[in-house]
Amino acid sequence: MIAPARSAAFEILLQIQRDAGHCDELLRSAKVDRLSQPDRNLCTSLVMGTLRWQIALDQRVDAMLARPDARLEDEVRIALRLGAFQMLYLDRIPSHAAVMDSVELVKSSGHGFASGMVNAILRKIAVEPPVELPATFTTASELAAAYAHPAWMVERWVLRYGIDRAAAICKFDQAQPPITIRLINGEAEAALTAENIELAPGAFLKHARTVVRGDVTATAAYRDGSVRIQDEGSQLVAELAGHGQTILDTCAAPGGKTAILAERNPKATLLACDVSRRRLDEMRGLLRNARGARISYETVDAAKLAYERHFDLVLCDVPCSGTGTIARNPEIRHRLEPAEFARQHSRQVAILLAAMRALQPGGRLLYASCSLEPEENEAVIQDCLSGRSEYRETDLREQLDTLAATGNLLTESAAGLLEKGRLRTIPGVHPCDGFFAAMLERTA
Ligand SMILES: C[S@@+](CC[C@H](N)C(=O)[O-])C[C@H]1O[C@@H](n2cnc3c(N)ncnc32)[C@H](O)[C@@H]1O
Repeated sequence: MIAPARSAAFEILLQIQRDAGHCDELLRSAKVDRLSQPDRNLCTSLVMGTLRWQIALDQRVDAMLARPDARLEDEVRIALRLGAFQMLYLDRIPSHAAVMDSVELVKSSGHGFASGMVNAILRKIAVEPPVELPATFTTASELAAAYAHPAWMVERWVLRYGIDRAAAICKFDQAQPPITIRLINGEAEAALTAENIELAPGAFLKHARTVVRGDVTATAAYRDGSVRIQDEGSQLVAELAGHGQTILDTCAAPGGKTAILAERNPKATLLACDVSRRRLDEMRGLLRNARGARISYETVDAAKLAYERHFDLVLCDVPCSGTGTIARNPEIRHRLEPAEFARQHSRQVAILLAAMRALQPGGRLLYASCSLEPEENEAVIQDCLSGRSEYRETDLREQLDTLAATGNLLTESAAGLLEKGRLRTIPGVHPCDGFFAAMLERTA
C-alpha cells in the first residue's frame, strides 16, 4: 500500500512533467482535498520540494545510471526524484519508506521492469551524507548547481544583480516563501488572533501581516473576506498605483491588485479586463463583496483595447515569465527557455501601448511585472516611450513619499525599494516576490 500523500504527489509531478497543469492549481484539486490535513501537507512539501530540487536530484541519479545519458520513462524518473528528495532534503522520512514507495509507484504505473534499478539507486542514495551547501559562491554555475536552477538563468541574474543578490534569489526560491495577508478591515487582526493565528507585521505596508503560525484559510475572517492572502510586493504595486476617478486594470485576474485599487478609490469607476473569461469569472466571484469602487468586467485582449484618452489611472500588470515568483511556482525554471523573453517582450509592448492610448492627458499609468528580466521591464518602458513625446516617465519616489505620509508605508523599510525611480523588489533581498513597476504620465 503506497502512502496516499506519495501517491498524490507522484500523480501531480507526472502531470507537471507532461505540461498538464501548474502546481498551485493541481495542489488545490479534489484529489488532494480528500487527503487528511497531515497528508495534504506532506503531499505539498513533496511536490514543491521535488520541483525545487529537481535539477540536483536528476544530476545525482544520472551519475548512478549504468548509461548516464539513458532516457528514463517519466514515471521512473519521477519515482526516483521523489525517493531521492525525501532522503536528501527531508529529515523526518525513514529511508525504507521512501525507497519502498518509489519502487511500488514504478510497479503500479506499469514499469515493473525498472523497479530493481530504482531500488538499487535509491538504496545507494540512502547511505549518502546529507546535502551541504557552500556559504559563498564565486561563479554563476556553482550557484546554479548548488541551488538547482538552470545555469543560463542564474548567469542572467548575476549579470543584472551581482553574485550576492543572485545567491539571495536562488536561496529564496528553494523554500516556502512567507505567507502574507492583507487586512481588509479594522477587526480582522483581532478576529484572526482569536482563532489562534499568530501574525507579525508586514515588511513594508501598514495593512500587511506575515503569518507566523496557523492556517488562515481555515478561519471565519478569511471566509467572510476580512483578510486576503496576497504577496506583499503585489500589495505594494497596487498601493503605488494611487488614485483616480476612472480606472482601468488591463490584466486584472485573479484580482488582488484590483481589490486594493477599489478599496483605495471608493468613489471611482473601475474597469477590470483580462483575456481569460474563466479567470475573470473566478475573480468576479472573489470580489463580489469587495469594498469601494464600482467594478465592471470585460473579457478582452488588452493589446486590442479600443479605449482612447478615457481613463485617468491605468494599471498594466502584464503577463510575464514570472521569474520573480519561482519560490511559489518552482516549475517555471523547468519550462522557461531564454527565447521566451523576446516573445514576452513583444506581447508586453503591445499591451502597454494599447494601455497608454487609453490614458487621458494628465493621467497616470503604472506598468508592472513579476519578472526579474530586463527585457520584460526596463526594455518595455524604453520601447514604448521612444518617439512618443506625449508620455514621460515619473519617479515613484513621489508615490512612496505619499504612502509614507499617509501612514500606509512603514517608512523605515522603504529604503532600497526603488532603483532609478522604479520599484524593484528582489526575492530574498526583500521578503516577497520580485516585482518591477514604473510610472508613466500622459502629458498631452
Ligand atoms: C500577472 S497576472 C495579473 C495579476 C493581477 N493583476 C492580480 O494582481 O491579481 C496577468 C494576467 O494577464 C492575463 N492576460 C494574459 N494575456 C493577456 C492579454 N493579452 N490581455 C489581457 N490580459 C491578459 C492573464 O490571464 C493573467 O490573469
